[in-house]
Amino acid sequence: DLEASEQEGREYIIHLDKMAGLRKNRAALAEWAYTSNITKENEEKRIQVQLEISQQEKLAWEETKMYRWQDFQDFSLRRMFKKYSQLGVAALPNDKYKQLMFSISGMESNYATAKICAYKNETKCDLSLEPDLTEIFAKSQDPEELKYYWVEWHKAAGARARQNFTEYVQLDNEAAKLNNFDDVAEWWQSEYEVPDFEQQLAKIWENVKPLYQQLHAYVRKRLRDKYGEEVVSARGPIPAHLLGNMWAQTWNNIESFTRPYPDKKEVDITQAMQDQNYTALKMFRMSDEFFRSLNLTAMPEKFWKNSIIEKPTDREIVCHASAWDFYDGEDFRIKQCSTIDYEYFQTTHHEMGHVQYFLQYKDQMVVFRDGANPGFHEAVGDTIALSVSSPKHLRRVGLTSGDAEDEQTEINQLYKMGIDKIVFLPFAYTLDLFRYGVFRGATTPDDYNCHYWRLREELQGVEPPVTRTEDDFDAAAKYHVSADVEYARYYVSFIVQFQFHRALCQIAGEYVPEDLTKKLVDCDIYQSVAAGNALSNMLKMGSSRPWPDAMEALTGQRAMRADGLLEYFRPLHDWLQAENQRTGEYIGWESSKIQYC
Ligand SMILES: C=C(C[SeH])C(=O)N1CCC[C@H]1C(=O)O
Ligand SMILES: [Zn+2]
Repeated sequence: DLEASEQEGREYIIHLDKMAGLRKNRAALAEWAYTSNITKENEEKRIQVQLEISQQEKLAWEETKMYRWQDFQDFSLRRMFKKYSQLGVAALPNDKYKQLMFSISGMESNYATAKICAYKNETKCDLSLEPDLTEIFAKSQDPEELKYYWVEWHKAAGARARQNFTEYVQLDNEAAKLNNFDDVAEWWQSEYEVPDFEQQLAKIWENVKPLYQQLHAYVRKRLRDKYGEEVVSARGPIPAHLLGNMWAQTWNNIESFTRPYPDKKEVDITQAMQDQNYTALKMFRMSDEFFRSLNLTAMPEKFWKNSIIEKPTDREIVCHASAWDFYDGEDFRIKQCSTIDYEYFQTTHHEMGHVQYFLQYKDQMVVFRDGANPGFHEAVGDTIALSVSSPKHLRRVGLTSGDAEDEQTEINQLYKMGIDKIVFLPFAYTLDLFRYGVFRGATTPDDYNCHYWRLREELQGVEPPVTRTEDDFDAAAKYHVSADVEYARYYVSFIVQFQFHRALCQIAGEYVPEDLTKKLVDCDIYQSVAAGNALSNMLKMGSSRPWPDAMEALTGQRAMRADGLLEYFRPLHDWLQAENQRTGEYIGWESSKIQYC
């Protein structure tokens, strides 16, 4: 009868979940071994382990299918069975599974090991993306030098991945169909458990676009003032290589010469960090201390022993920052190639946020040790970083001597946050709208680059520095495309982190609407145990409940909405509108004169 089979089901799933934990631990160790020492041998080992594990998962899946779990009374038990009844890429036959793993691994290792020759010095050809090209893009103000490195990187990391990517799309779509999805786009979106996910993304963009267009217009004017009309037009898209970042995804590196009130004191965190002899370890210690100040969990001993926080000199590794859960309740790691600057100070908090989430849900069933949705996992660290980057906190830790909080300083501060957070949204939106089209077959290999740049121009208002053709494949020059990492999670994160931040600031008594001494932009939840406990209550849930339940636990809202972000940036929006009116800057952009289709 149903009662007995539900009890049997419970015993079965508890055992299955334990086995799954051991499999995930083994898979993580093999992947760590490869990505922290990229060799052919470690790649073979990793793929061999992945293949063995996929076969074990297939056997377990056959057994799970035998339970009539849809009729079970217990919500959590039904939810666990539902998650285990989706096999994933392991549904592919062995030979195709291996081929898929090799095509992804080929793209990822090409990206991680790509070397570029130096500008005007073709004999020096050992420049990596991190730290070399990243530093050049942060500091150079020579359009020709930036153009050279932009083209070389997109050739080495983008064009070279085209073949592997085409194969990966084909095989990953086959796996999607074996999991009863039409394509990978539908599979990725199913992670958000709402029927209208893509419409929600579009709605949010509609709400944020006016603010973005104002910021885009203002920045284009400041860049035109600096580089001249020949380099930056008055009404066209902004050339992508002039925005301080290889992908133009955040523009924080051009703050120094574009900020609204240049005569206000320069808030150069990077310089202050270097003057104070910051080390990678100090950044991690400070981040850990912030989380502990909220009564959250300290990083365990193994974390400090096993993490890689600086680029090794004796081997090739995947430098792109990552946080790792080894699913044994005690082994958690971060791997990143830290440099001492504001950007990596932020990234450290971002990655520590992932580990804090791991720690908060480590006593959940293995199958629920995940973010409420992928965007939540990306939002934890960034939410803390919103407090850390407040003038109040930077003064507290001695990174700025800070100006009096006058209106101009506040606009400079909001501008600094805006060229990081607002400009990121159309970039993130583009990356997965592009891949949705690829997985659905609306974009074929003959159109990859044309469709990618059409979206970049339409949504982000940027253009490539030079003509592009289908010999290029610029999308893969971004880590997540070469590493098969879904990107809408960051779009969601950059929206919900402002909903989380606003809620935490109110709980901490740091933000009181209408109280000008308790503004959102000045909020720092540091040492607020009340805020920490509220955050912990949400994080502990992992993926055991649909994410609207988790969001409601912290914010009282059940939907992701742009109102948190728009409220935070309201003063900046008003200032930009007035400023663009004053200068008569054209809002928006006409079509690009660069040929890319
Ligand atoms: C830091 C990570 C690792 Se999850 C990352 O990939 N991020 C963090 C912000 C956006 C995105 C990127 O770098 O493109
Ligand atoms: Zn992340």
